[in-house]
Amino acid sequence: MNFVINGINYHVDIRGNGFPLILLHGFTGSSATWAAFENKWSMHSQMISLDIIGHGESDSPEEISCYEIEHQAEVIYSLMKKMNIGKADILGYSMGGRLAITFAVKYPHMVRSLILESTSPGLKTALERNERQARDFRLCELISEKGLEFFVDYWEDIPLFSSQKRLSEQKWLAIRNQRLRNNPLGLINSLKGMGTGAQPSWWDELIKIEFPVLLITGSLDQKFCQLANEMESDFRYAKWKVVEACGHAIHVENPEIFATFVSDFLAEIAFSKENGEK
Ligand SMILES: C=C(O[C@H]1C=C[C@H](C(=O)CCC(=O)O)[C@@H](C(=O)O)[C@@H]1O)C(=O)O
Repeated sequence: MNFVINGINYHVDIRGNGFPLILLHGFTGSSATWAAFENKWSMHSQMISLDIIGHGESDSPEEISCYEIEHQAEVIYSLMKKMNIGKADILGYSMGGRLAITFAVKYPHMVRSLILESTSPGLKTALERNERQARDFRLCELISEKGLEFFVDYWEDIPLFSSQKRLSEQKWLAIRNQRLRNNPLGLINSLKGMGTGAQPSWWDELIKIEFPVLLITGSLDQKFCQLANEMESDFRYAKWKVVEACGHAIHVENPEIFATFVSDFLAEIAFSKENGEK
């Protein structure tokens, strides 16, 4: 299904019945990330998987401001309004997790729960943000000068994804081919507009979140385990789950455990809502 919001076309994959679950993929990903979970989640959730701007079948506009993370949170707001959805569970992986946190901070009344896989609320200081933007700008130059295939070769080889080298060739190729289906301009503008250094820090906003949060990281992903540990202390109602022997993309490396953690968390939320708990 396609939605036009502010003149930009967004592709949205919608499967299943039940309470709305908005699914937000990572950088170089797409809504296809979540298809594998249809059997597990579509019984209890209406899975609404967005191709985030510059990714998948959504547009890759030239204007960088379209990609700003607060603007993209507003897009999710508009999408929910167009679908007559008042409140949803929001699940985000990595870049999608940063967008999920942004949406939760801007539109808390529209969130029932938040599920965050390997992500962060941004960088705390302007110095960190500037340094990260410079790093991400060099990635943009790599994409524009060397092309998408060269960039994907580089990207899949960064230390953060080293544990993915253990994946079956079929799984590894599926991720690679899905990265290669993206638009180079979309990835460049995504880094410039909504990269980790481009967004505001939401660290001081986490304490204001009043709905349940599930944090999921892989034990091999030390950086994002540290971030999850800190976020667990800052959120009022957060649970942190660590999946052993997994890296950054738990949904790829151990989809069974990931799917079960999400389903169990959502079942708990639904039960507590049905029994009138806040
Ligand atoms: C390399 C770092 O940050 C990048 C890594 C993960 C994020 C992501 O969405 C990757 C998804 C994937 O390729 O599976 C990405 C983001 O949040 O935009 C970060 O740029 C790092 O060390 O922080």
